[in-house]
Amino acid sequence: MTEINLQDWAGRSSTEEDIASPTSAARLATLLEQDVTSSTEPATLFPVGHWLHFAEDDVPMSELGTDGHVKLGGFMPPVGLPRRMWAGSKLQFHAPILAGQKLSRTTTIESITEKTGGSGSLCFVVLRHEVSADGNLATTDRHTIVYREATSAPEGSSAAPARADSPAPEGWDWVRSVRPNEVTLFRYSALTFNSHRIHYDHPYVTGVEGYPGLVTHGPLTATLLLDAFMRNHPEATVATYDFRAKSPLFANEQIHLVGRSTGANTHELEAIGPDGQTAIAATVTTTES
Ligand SMILES: C/C(=C\C(=O)SCCNC(=O)CCNC(=O)[C@H](O)C(C)(C)COP(=O)(O)OP(=O)(O)OC[C@H]1O[C@@H](n2cnc3c(N)ncnc32)[C@H](O)[C@@H]1OP(=O)(O)O)C(=O)O
Repeated sequence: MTEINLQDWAGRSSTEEDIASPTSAARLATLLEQDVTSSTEPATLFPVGHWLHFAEDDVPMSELGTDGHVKLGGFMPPVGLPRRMWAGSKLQFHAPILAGQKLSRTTTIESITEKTGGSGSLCFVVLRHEVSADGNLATTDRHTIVYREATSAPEGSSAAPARADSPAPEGWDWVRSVRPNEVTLFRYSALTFNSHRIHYDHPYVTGVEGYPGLVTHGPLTATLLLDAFMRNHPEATVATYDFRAKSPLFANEQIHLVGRSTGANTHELEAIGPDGQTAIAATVTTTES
């Protein structure tokens, strides 16, 4: 039998087309509870608005795996670890995307790295996405996906309620507290056509993947964090956004979104969950201060 070499998948590339959707842009604004004024100008997508496009799970049901994502072994390497998570992203915003523009995204598998972490075997797959709008490079997104080993013992009780709130942290320039619930998670899954069961299937996420509740999407938390930054810096143009997902958050948990300036155009942000634990650590750079 031929042994599979995951490195054979490195360097593979695929290009998808889409149209920047005004409906998706408006729905994200609704999800973020933004105060949107009507305008005759084409709407500018939120900086990470490309996440609402090129739906990765837009395939027939027969092509989905147990977790609801596309089965591995096609474009994505057949990593033998079943629990997928969003580990982080490094984003560069070259130009805004306007609703109605023709989008093209070229995705290249940049690296596949197996590691052992405190929680067991891990495999990190880095995807480099280059998104163009009407032929011009708009966003570069280096997205890290992590696959974790199966769990025999649940990481928390399936009956566990949301973890207790923590007081708002001190020492930051601004704090915005949010509490995504099942409806928020459903809306984000629908908006992105992400069919990963960990975000909506309670028996699956607790019984199979061993988490104590529905997992809040990493990109949703990262979007809420960037939105909180932009509310506090309405004059700023975001040039880069790097974040690492350090620990999971679950539906109904309070999240403190915080930020502080670390230089003229650099800012440190965090999404802090119960017990004061950092769920996402991020850096934003801007072209205006
Ligand atoms: C959408 C969507 C899915 C989701 O949204 S899932 C929800 C969002 N994601 C998360 O909640 C992930 C939160 N992170 C974790 O749970 C842990 O960080 C993780 C990934 C399980 C790793 O924890 P470990 O304790 O096992 O790992 P260590 O801290 O011991 O680190 C071991 C090595 O791995 C490197 N590493 C750890 N985390 C990351 C990361 N986020 N990004 C990149 N690299 C990471 C760490 O640096 C260590 O490397 P060394 O070279 O130093 O050994 C959807 O599926 O679509």
